[in-house]
Amino acid sequence: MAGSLGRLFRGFQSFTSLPATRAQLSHPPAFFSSRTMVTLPSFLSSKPRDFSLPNSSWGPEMLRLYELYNSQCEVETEGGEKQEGSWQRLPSYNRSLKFATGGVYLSKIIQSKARLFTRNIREQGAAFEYVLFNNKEEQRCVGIFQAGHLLEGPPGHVHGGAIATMIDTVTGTHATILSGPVMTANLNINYRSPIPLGSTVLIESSLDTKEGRKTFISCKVTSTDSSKLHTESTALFLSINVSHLLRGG
Ligand SMILES: CCCCC/C=C\C/C=C\C/C=C\C/C=C\CCCC(=O)SCCNC(=O)CCNC(=O)[C@H](O)C(C)(C)COP(=O)(O)OP(=O)(O)OC[C@H]1O[C@@H](n2cnc3c(N)ncnc32)[C@H](O)[C@@H]1OP(=O)(O)O
Repeated sequence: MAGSLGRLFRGFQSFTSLPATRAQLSHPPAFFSSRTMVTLPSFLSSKPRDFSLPNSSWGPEMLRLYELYNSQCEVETEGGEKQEGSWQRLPSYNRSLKFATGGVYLSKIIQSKARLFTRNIREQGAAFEYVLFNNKEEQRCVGIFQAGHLLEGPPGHVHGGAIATMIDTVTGTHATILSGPVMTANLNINYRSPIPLGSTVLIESSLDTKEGRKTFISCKVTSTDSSKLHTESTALFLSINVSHLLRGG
């Protein structure tokens, strides 16, 4: 099973090198044959829902930024040909592993019910609405995040834990793209100004350095015009062998 998880991560990494047109498909390509040990994760099985596509809860600012980055995923050459742009939209599904046969760590029941933390609320717009774009060349990843009413901390503003979750999600995804399977070892956050509930913010992740198993990343959360700094963060991700997770850490 560890081998299958490793392939899953490699699949995730190779997905980011697919042409933008394919990255925008609502049915992403399957990376593995049906003979792999695990049943394919939902994002590779039939009819997965891609949670990073616009829905009716997205406000004008969320949509504007989505269009801004999405329009840079594919560019037209002077000859009228379409080619891969500088950004790639990363699809997002609500399960990382659908089911694992012979899993030694989690029971099958738990695994079959497991959902990604940020994607487990049915009501659109109620909690984490976000989409991630990756720029491979610049080693940058951007999250566009609209914070729903269930994320309240201080009155009318977003809970610090929800902000930390989004920073971990953007930087963790970025580190996975850069380094393969990783876990967050350290996350430092300075909260500079509160984020109003319902607003849309930009979460920008950039690679600081890679040293052996360590991937150091910096992250900033700002207003969408970048004029207001909400949060600053640094994170350390350690590359892991996926068997680390199967042993229970
Ligand atoms: C997830 C699995 C499966 C499938 C997924 C499928 C698809 C995925 C696709 C995309 C995923 C993308 C994004 C995911 C979205 C969100 C991300 C969420 C991420 C998380 O939410 S993840 C949960 C929270 N996370 C933990 O639950 C970690 C608990 N923890 C441990 O599991 C260990 O602690 C570990 C592995 C971190 C290290 O353990 P270890 O034994 O491998 O390494 P060791 O301790 O030997 O350290 C080696 C060197 O790192 C230095 N070092 C270690 N820790 C340090 C620290 N904190 N600060 C500074 N330096 C540190 C040492 O000082 C030494 O340095 P030196 O070598 O220089 O001496």
